[in-house]
Amino acid sequence: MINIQKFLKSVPFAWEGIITLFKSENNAKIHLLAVVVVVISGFLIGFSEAEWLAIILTMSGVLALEAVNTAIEALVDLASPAFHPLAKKAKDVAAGAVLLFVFGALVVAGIILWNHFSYIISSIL
Ligand SMILES: Nc1ncnc2c1ncn2[C@@H]1O[C@H](COP(=O)(O)OP(=O)(O)OP(=O)(O)O)[C@@H](O)[C@H]1O
Repeated sequence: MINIQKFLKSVPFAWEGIITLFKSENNAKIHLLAVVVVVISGFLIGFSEAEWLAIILTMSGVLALEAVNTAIEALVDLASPAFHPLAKKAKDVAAGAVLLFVFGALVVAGIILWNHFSYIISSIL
């Protein structure tokens, strides 16, 4: 049986997690700034519907992975405050997951921006 009340009760906690992420994590602030810049560029350049879909999916993916990485960091710090090779592995691999997705997001944004700028340049020349 689906419990809607339980779901609705969990939403404020999830929102609290999002606020904590952007208040405490420097990388999350940088990613949020990048999202704001891309969204403003999108309105100025005039992204197509398909481009917005790709951008929204990749940007939300980066932010969501950053949130998972922050949660893993907190758990590792709780479980292993002292140095441990497995703690290092967990933190480094979680950070690597964010980096992998950021590379993908940069390629997506690069292709979209290149298409628009090459069109603008070719229409000027
Ligand atoms: N308990 C630990 N045991 C082993 N290595 C650790 C441990 N804590 C951190 N490290 C290593 O140091 C690196 C940096 O960790 P640190 O905690 O300073 O920053 P972070 O976890 O990346 O998070 P933050 O965003 O808060 O800076 C990790 O990626 C990992 O390689």
